[in-house]
Amino acid sequence: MNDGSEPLINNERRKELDEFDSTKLGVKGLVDSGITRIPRIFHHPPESLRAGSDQTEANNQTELIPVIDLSGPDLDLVDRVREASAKFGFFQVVNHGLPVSLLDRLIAAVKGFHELPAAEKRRLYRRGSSGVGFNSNFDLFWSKAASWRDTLEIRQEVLEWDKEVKQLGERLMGLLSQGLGLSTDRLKDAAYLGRRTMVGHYYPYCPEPNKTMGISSHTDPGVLTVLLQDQMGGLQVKHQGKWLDLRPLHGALVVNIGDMLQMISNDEYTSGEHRVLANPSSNARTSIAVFFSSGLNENWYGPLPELVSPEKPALYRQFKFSDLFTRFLSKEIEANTMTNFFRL
Ligand SMILES: O=C(O)CCC(=O)C(=O)O
Ligand SMILES: [Fe+2]
Repeated sequence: MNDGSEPLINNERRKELDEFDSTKLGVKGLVDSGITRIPRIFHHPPESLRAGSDQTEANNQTELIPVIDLSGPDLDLVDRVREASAKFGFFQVVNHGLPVSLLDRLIAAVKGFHELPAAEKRRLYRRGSSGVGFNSNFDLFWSKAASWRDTLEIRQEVLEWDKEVKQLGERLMGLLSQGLGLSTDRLKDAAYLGRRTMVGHYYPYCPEPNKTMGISSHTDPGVLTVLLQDQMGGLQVKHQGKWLDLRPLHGALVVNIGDMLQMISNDEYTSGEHRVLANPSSNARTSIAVFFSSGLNENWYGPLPELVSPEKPALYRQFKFSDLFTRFLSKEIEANTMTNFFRL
């Protein structure tokens, strides 16, 4: 693969993308093959790299992004959640009701999946469809006879996590709703949290971390994201032009506001811009994100009428979730794609 410094012309790039995709082993496969330089298709433009125009704040500034103890009194919580969501669009929560042991097991399960032997993983590689594990005859090696059946398996950790994270998401929406002076259920009903998508990211060691990113700067398009990260670090949040580290805190969950909630709240809440640096460590980084969004494609959404007044007119036009989703699928991941598009 080309790793010079000239930009790749389109069909060359396409060929290298196909070549990479057909290995069916992802970037982990490249690392395992012992490469010391990353293929050109992974090179990001200078301005979007860690050493780009944006300043990265020193580590002692990380405390700026609030850690909120959800066992505290609801009145305080509403204030703290509102403040963090308005200012950063990001906060961490502890004492959130999800057992820390479940979080640890989930990280281990997702990491374990990404670290399956190459041959096994290659079989599971596919785009655009879900699934955590796939096998034929779980009892193949001890049943009297094998049966004519294949099975998709979603592991225990994932199921438990999904149930608990749904409850947490609804609780947070209640607090966010109260933070806007609305009834507990108003926001949840308006945004209709009908769709949850879970992703399990794996950021292996990168031999040239200054040339690429783990995930480039973006805002999440949906309503709300709950993220579980391991202890490796690398997630950064932008605030007033500076990148702040979102320092891992064992047992905590990261919460961030998505574009859709920024629009529904008429900019009372901010969808926080964030990125993950390419991992320079020999230990891989693992994270799990659950994106909450609307499940109702044909409903109209827009700033809630209660939040619109002559002093603060609607900042966004009405949109359908299907418009937002189509746009999301057709665009490169970037910051404020939706808010800029629907802004009046
Ligand atoms: O891995 C992370 O910490 C963040 C991932 C992320 O921002 C995303 O999937 O939208
Ligand atoms: Fe994100």
